[in-house]
Amino acid sequence: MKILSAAQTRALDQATIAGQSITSAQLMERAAQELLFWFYGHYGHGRVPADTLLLCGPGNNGGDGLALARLLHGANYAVRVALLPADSYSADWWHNRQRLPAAVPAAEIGAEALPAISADTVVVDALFGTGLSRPLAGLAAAVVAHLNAARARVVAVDIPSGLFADAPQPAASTVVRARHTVSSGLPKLAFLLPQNAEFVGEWEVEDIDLSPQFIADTATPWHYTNAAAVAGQLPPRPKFSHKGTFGHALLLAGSRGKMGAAVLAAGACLRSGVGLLTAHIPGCGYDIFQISQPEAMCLTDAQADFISELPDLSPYQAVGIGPGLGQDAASLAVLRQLLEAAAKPLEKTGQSLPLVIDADALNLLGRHRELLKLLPENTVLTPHPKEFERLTEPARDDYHRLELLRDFATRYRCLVVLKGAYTCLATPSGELHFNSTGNAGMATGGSGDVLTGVLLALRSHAQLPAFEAVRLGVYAHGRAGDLAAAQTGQAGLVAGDIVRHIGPALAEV
Ligand SMILES: NC(=O)C1=CN([C@@H]2O[C@H](COP(=O)(O)OP(=O)(O)OC[C@H]3O[C@@H](n4cnc5c(N)ncnc54)[C@H](OP(=O)(O)O)[C@@H]3O)[C@@H](O)[C@H]2O)[C@@H](O)CC1
Ligand SMILES: Nc1ncnc2c1ncn2[C@@H]1O[C@H](COP(=O)(O)OP(=O)(O)O)[C@@H](O)[C@H]1O
Ligand SMILES: [K+]
Repeated sequence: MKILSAAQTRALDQATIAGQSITSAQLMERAAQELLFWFYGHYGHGRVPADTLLLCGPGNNGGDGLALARLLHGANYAVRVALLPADSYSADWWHNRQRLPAAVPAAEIGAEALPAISADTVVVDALFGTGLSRPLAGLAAAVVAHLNAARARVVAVDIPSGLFADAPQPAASTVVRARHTVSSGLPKLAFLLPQNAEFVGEWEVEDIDLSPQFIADTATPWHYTNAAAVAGQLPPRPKFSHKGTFGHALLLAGSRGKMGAAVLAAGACLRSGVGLLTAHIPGCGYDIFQISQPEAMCLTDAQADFISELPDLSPYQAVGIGPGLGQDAASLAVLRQLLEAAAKPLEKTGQSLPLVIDADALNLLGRHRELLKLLPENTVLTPHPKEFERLTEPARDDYHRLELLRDFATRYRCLVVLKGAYTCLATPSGELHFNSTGNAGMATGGSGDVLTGVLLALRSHAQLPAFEAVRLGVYAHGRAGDLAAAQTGQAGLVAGDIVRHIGPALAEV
């Protein structure tokens, strides 16, 4: 699914109106209908809130609010409307103002006449949407501050008022803190950034049948990976396939005290359809590894506590390095040798050996940035924000971090998986794909090691192109976390639960 800018979103509305020969008021009615359905779904018939207040601004966001007020009134909700005064109002605002039944109390907001809001009021925030042109000030800022102070249940229409859809927020700007955001058409970039979580709350997108042609024709670097984006991408396992069909992966992982990382990554790799897996581990991990992962083969290093040797790479279709690796100088030398060896094109494919680089291998790269130029094309790097910072520089805010991410992926022609709640995959061509699956239960040690294993398996798969493999792996990893959390609860989830649910998650896609 594409994510469009605020300007593109307005053009999309216009294209929909022109292409479907409808009026803008009809499109607004669609949006209001979807909002009504959201209320039905959320509150159900018969248990409507005692008091619903609609705060309406002067543009089409306010028009949505006025249309929704009429529909909620028709559905027997007790509604009140508070109107933000302005010099001018949009045409569809007027249309819906005139259609508002006289029985609905509607009052103009003033500095001395702020609407009464209690913690039990359900407030629909329809002050400003994608037409926000500057930070809130004056009466608009006052009413939002009043709303936020009331700690009411706020449902934002399209986007919390005061929040820019696709650009950084000026410091100390006033923004509605919504509990829910119900958006029309496509998700907004702002919803996916950690810095906006306190404003956006739980968000969802309602389908209002916007022009698919316009969306297809509009270029954007931002994408949202939902189920449809990965459906059918895992190649089928042919009837006469054998273990050689699905690739032989090599995992370089583990050190004393961190063998669990190697075990988790190996388990995830095996559960993600790899044909064969060999792990190269330090000597101290032999018993641990062989007992916990009998399906994997195991090579032990000459060193007991960390990895100091690079095995012969000729048997393998992909290599993963990093989980639990430690940062010993000998392991750094192994990483360097691996990068040098992997750069040479493989006889079979003519391409360089696929690599997945994680955890301490990333930290080593960060400390020895001269190695970055050795990264073979389409190498997969899976940093969390701190690891990414070590590879680049501290980000000023989430937008700046996305810029750094794009620059890094294009400069080094690699696939960078910036992990988080909406893990962002950056491609060598500068696209950013935000993942839709996963939950806060996965914020637990070892979840990232599991992701490395999944990606290693999918990069070993000869029929999966690099980008598709990584996008699918990130999606399936999050989905496995969601399936696991449904059983364990988020607090009870451990990384091993994600491993156990990768099979079902991959089967779903
Ligand atoms: N197009 C369609 O058919 C559909 C659109 N839809 C809905 O429309 C919304 C977009 O509507 P919109 O473009 O009218 O902009 P909106 O967000 O209401 O604000 C613009 C008004 O606010 C004003 N203003 C801006 N910033 C301000 C500030 N800081 N402080 C004070 N004033 C400020 C601005 O004034 P100006 O910038 O010109 O001074 C203008 O008057 C979209 O989010 C969705 O909800 C859906 O119904 C689907 C169909
Ligand atoms: N709040 C969250 N929502 C969704 N996914 C999350 C959340 N927190 C963490 N994750 C996922 O869990 C994984 C954590 O990886 P990482 O930070 O490397 O952990 P570790 O180093 O302990 O293995 C990432 O894939 C990340 O996307
Ligand atoms: K709004």
